[in-house]
Amino acid sequence: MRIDIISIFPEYFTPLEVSLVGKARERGILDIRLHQLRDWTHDVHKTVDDTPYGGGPGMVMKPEVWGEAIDAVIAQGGPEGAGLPRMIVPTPSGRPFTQRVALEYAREPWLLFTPARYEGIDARVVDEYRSRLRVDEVSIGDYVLAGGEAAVLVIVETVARLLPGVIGNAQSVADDSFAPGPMENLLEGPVYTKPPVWRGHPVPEILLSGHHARIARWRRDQALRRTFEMRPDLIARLDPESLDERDREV
Ligand SMILES: CN1CCN(Cc2ccc(Cn3ccc4ccc(-c5n[nH]c(N)c5C#N)cc43)cc2)CC1
Repeated sequence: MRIDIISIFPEYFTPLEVSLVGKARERGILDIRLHQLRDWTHDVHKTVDDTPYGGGPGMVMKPEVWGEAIDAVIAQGGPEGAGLPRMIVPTPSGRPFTQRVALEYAREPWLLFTPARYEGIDARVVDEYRSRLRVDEVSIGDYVLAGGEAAVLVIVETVARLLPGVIGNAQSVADDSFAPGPMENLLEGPVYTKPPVWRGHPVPEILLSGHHARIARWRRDQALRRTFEMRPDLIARLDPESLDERDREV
């Protein structure tokens, strides 16, 4: 997978050089390229923003600069056969970014991220590229960031761990909370490791029993309880067909 990121803060993406994403890049699973938006300005101050039409607080990012930057990245061409990139625009007014959306993105050969700052990008940029590319305006949550870079970090890491070969244990990804399937809309229950007793706190006996069916049942009970306690909104989304008799007793 090829990922291009255009930003006025390319240094914000240093975390993509380490850990899971960094290793995926070293192994050639991910090709991430960073671009400094200001490289497409033409004034001495490298201006990327201006006052909003219609008044109001803050500044808006100029369409000309973004247009030249996006055109240049597209012109570089992507992976063989990839065609044009899917453009992802983080915004507080976007559609929710979910695990389901991440799974969709993980199947794409080429993603182009355009994280903005200030009050966002002139709306004509999205209008322009919707006529040429698939453009997704997405939000990572109902809170307000100062810009889109943190959202890109979240999205890239979420997508990277879904790519074949990135996570050693593919089953772990398949068992993810929120992944489509039996765990969709269920939170993970508690996890434990050695020692069997720590400061007087024992590991639940069932986990030491070696009885896999009972352990699986206990883990599902814990997931249902945790979901009920922490995210009752998700319980409402559970498909009643996916619940067995025992689930209904939890
Ligand atoms: C007067 N009012 C008029 C409405 N604005 C709304 C507003 C506009 C921009 C910004 C800052 N910002 C700039 C680019 C950018 C991208 C993503 C996100 C973002 N925030 N939260 C998420 N889940 C995000 C994601 N993904 C924030 C961004 C903050 C708030 C406030 C002032």
